[in-house]
Amino acid sequence: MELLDGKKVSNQIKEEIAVEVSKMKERGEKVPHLAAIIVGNDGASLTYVGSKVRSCEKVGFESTLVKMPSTTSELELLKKIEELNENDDIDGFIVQLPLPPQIDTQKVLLAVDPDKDVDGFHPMNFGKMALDMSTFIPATPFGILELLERYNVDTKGKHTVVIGRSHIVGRPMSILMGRKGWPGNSTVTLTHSHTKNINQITSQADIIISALGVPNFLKAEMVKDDVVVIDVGITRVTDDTKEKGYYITGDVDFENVSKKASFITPVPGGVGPMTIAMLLKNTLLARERHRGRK
Ligand SMILES: Nc1nc2c(c(=O)[nH]1)N[C@@H](CN(C=O)c1ccc(C(=O)N[C@@H](CCC(=O)O)C(=O)O)cc1)CN2
Repeated sequence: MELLDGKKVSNQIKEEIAVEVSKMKERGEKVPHLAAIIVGNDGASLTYVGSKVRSCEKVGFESTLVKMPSTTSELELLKKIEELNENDDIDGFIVQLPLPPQIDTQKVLLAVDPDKDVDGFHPMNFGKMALDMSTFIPATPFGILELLERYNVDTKGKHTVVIGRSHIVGRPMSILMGRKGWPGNSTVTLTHSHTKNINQITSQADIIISALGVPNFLKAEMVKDDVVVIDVGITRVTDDTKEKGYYITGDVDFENVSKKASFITPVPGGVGPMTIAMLLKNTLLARERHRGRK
């Protein structure tokens, strides 16, 4: 079994990006600028945006964090998005999800200028991705592709089973794994809460990408030998004996599934850190596209 070490690879990617940023500085060019909007005080979301801002500092990007209270109205958020759309200094921005219930997430994602949509969530960018056109690929799926590529995992003609059909991970992942090229050229089955006999389906999978958010969902008896397992589920389980008051676990019974797997991602330290590295990569891409502008 080989560990797909997202922490290590994400650090390599950040070093590669830092080199690119140094070259930009040497040429006297503007460095990439990422902005992040967070609405409310959700602990996990605050951790993730904090990590995005620190990563920007690490690679030499400029960053702007916009914190809005949990009572923010949809209109107030849309106005802020319009400001960022019009601010030529900002290359890309994200709206941290999930949003409070009074805000319609789809309306918000539609309001982001597709040219600055470094999360790749706007329908225009999602459509381009599905049509194999150059675009911003959502950071988590992009990170999974990068891990498969850097560890030379064979995907051609393999049966990939994706568990979960979220717009952020499962749905785009099912499209990307079936695309022409590598990593891709897979035969994909997208499973969800209404799927029957899921054990039978996962047992036939060469590659399993689980993005369900149910701790220990994928058990050893549900997978075949030499399976490749990508665990995208990140759940915080309250535990007062831990320093932070919680521990993090994935969808996969790692201890037992890892004994059968050829490759497997850990949680923490697998797909999560890759998400942030690939967001930086998309922001670098946005800057390169905006080069003529400033
Ligand atoms: N606008 C967006 N919102 C959300 C996205 C996204 O890509 N764009 N994805 C997730 C959250 N997310 C990034 O925003 C994210 C999740 C997890 C990690 C990570 O590094 N996890 C660590 C564990 C850290 C912890 O929870 O304490 C790990 O797996 O090792 C990074 C980013 C939903 N929202």
